[in-house]
Amino acid sequence: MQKRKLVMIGNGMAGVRTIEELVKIAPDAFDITIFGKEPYPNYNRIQLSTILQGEMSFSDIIMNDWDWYESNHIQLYAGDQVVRVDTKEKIVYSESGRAVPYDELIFATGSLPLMLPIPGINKQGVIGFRDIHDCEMMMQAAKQYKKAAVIGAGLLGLEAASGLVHLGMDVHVVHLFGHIMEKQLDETAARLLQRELEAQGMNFLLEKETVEILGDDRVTGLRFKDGSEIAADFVVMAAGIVPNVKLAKESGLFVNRGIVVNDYLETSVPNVYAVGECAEHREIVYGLVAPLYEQAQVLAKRLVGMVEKGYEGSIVGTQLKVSGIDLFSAGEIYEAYETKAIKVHNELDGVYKKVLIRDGRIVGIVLYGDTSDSTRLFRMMQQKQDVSSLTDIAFLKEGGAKEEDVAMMADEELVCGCNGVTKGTIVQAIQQGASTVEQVGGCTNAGRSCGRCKPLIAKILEHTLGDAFAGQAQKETLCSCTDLNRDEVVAEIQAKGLTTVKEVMHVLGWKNEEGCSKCRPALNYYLGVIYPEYRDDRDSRLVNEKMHANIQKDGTYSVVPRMYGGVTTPEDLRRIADVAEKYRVPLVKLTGGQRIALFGIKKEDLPNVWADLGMLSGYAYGKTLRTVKTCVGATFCRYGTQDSMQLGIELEKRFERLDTPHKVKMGVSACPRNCAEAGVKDVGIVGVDGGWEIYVGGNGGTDLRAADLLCTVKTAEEVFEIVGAYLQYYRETAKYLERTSKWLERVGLSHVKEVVADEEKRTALNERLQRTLVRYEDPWRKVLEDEPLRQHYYTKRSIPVSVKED
Ligand SMILES: Cc1cc2nc3c(=O)[nH]c(=O)nc-3n(C[C@H](O)[C@H](O)[C@H](O)COP(=O)(O)OP(=O)(O)OC[C@H]3O[C@@H](n4cnc5c(N)ncnc54)[C@H](O)[C@@H]3O)c2cc1C
Ligand SMILES: NC(=O)c1ccc[n+]([C@@H]2O[C@H](COP(=O)([O-])OP(=O)(O)OC[C@H]3O[C@@H](n4cnc5c(N)ncnc54)[C@H](O)[C@@H]3O)[C@@H](O)[C@H]2O)c1
Ligand code: SF4
Ligand code: FES
Repeated sequence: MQKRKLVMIGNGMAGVRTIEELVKIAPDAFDITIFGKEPYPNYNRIQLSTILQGEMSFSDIIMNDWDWYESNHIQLYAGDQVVRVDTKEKIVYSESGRAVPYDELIFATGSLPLMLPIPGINKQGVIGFRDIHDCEMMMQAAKQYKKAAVIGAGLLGLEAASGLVHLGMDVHVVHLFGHIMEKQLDETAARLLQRELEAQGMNFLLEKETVEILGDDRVTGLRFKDGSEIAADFVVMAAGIVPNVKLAKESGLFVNRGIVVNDYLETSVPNVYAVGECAEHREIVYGLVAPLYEQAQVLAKRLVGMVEKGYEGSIVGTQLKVSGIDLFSAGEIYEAYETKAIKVHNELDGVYKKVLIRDGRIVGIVLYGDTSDSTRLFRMMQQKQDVSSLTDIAFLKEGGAKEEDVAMMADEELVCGCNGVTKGTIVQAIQQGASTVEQVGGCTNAGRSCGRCKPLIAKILEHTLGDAFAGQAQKETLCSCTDLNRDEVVAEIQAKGLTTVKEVMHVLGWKNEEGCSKCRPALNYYLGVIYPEYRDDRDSRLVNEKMHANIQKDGTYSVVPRMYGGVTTPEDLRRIADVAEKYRVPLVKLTGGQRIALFGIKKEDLPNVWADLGMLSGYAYGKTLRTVKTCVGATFCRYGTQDSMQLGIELEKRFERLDTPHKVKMGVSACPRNCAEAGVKDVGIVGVDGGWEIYVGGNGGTDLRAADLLCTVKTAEEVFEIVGAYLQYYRETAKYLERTSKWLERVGLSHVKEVVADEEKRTALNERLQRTLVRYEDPWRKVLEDEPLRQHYYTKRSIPVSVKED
């Protein structure tokens, strides 16, 4: 049966959660295409604050990596925004010129920061805080500028301000009202919070209305309505958000504040839905993930006709993600004539709690300094429990069922507010085999958003598993499909003689019998290291390796032919130029690894491009030896003491195509001036009088690290022997996707020195390496000789790939 075509506009948190739910309940129902304006896979926007505050890095917040899309057969066009929708012909058009037809269409376009309509708002140095790009701008600004102003003391403004303080800036938070976070806190709680944030280094300007942003091209300060001014060379606007609805309006959807939807997330146009912050449901536009995830669940069911009950709206609770701050707020904040308040205020400990009650039901909660009652009170509020008999100050005092007191928690008690997961669901997941916080998240989604519930999940694990948990907690398992770590998996493969990825997963009791995008490439790699004769499982590889080409953000590929040591010939240059012309290659670029890349090649043209080039693959996409960068050396340079080009070419020829845990880059310089930057390479060779110095563990990328001197040798033959042993030892002992820089720090330089200095070990390592190397063949020659292989991977409709990787 022909699959229906589902297109989604927006690759953010609510949209992708809808798709996650959909592929869980009906993996084969749709051909799914997602357009994302941002050039990334789906990431956890919530954690951008945590990155600014220095507690996480960008790679930590990716929720669905490129391989997730591929393994679920989802076509992602990242970095390509939809600019027009024809709802009559049912086609979406993108900025890059794509036209994709749909049967069902989801708008999941999120929100935009509210940029105040005041003079100067477009000056350089004025930004919102919504995405990775904004986050990078803040980190960059903190290196160059000193004085930051944040406009708006809501959740976002305070989290941004905390990040900027962490980055070393002087920060003024400008707020319109008399106390901060006035939507979530009453005056008493707000004052306590302000005092704590001031102690952390923030300055507050209350009751200030910004009327102008000063400066020429770049911001230099702010002017307020009362005539006062402050200096600022960087401004973050955090005065609220507006639903991103321009495209929906232009497409003829009924839009009020957001895109108006009914309880089934249906818009005014048939077969078109909206979910997330862009949607308006019963006149409410939500700005927190918990309700959006509820919407996602309903929409996924609606799309496959499984929905019984629609979405009826949510009661939301908020917390602030600033370290050292403990607050919770939900519902009404301020006393009114018909509400009764129960309050506790311990000024000594800085604890404040208030519960507002109307007609015997909780209608509002404000907790500051101690939020251990939040889950219990929030559940009572959500369930509209009758609390008349409890209207005693005692139910806010210590002695209630604390979050930490997991034994006393009822099964229906909410543990993860963002994802609506109860203690009972978590215990059930643990009883079915989940034994780490990540695995609980994998089965239930708990902990996958703001992360605040993770300590509580760990406590439930500890309580449910007892001593068994202590052992698991120390352990870094391969992925959430297994409780085994890398060493245990490798030992089991060897002990039980397991020979295929499927067999490993089956015999070792994988929780997910298909494995995932983390464990399948890792198992394929480990099997290849253990058995030199192992038959590679191409479909278990990461997508770029599977395709033998680097996929780019627009879905085309790059082609990088091998150019040993960065040395080329007029014939090769001519052939590259001819191919570039013949296939109208949009970009021909020199790479950092001294070779030439052709960008923008269509998947179906790849085999012909390689056939016309007649050159070997440069493996620019592989977890393997990428390049050996060389300087001109003694042949032409007057400082050169050694023949660096020849050594580099020979190194590249010997070790090309070798599977390694991560990419490996080398450099050879013929003197310590080091023009080939050997000091930041995985293996760097430097010519000195009478020999070569061998450096290892360098990294010029994200984890910048200077290489360490491994040893000094006299001849090129010795270089090959040491480098061979070093590479094989790295192959055999590193975790999959561990760069040499991290591996070396983990195992220790002196240990590696001892291994390669030991002649017996060195010889054995080189022998094992040779057994592997003799089996490698050129991947593109294989494709050109094997028509079924070509049909399988390189036709227009062959496996949908969408992804790019490092
Ligand atoms: C710094 C920060 C911290 C936060 N902290 C919390 C928190 O602690 N707790 C909480 O519950 N919530 C928090 N939020 C809010 C939460 O992130 C959002 O509620 C959630 O991301 C909304 O999901 P969404 O899918 O509706 O929108 P988004 O995640 O914004 O995704 C929308 C995506 O659509 C893309 N897009 C828009 N137009 C187009 C187009 N025409 N074509 C293609 N793509 C398009 C956008 O580029 C974007 O990537 C925080 C938000 C921020 C910015
Ligand atoms: N921890 C969390 O849950 C968290 C963290 C960050 C962001 N978010 C979400 O992201 C969205 C955006 O957050 P936000 O804090 O920008 O929105 P918001 O609307 O909650 O807060 C904006 C604040 O800016 C103030 N403000 C408005 N105009 C102003 C002006 N001209 N000058 C000074 N102050 C002004 C408002 O009084 C308000 O307190 C919200 O949906 C929020 O829920 C949540
Ligand atoms: S590293 Fe030394 S030998 Fe090589 S090019 Fe630079 S100066 Fe010349
Ligand atoms: S409470 Fe936010 S992830 Fe669980």
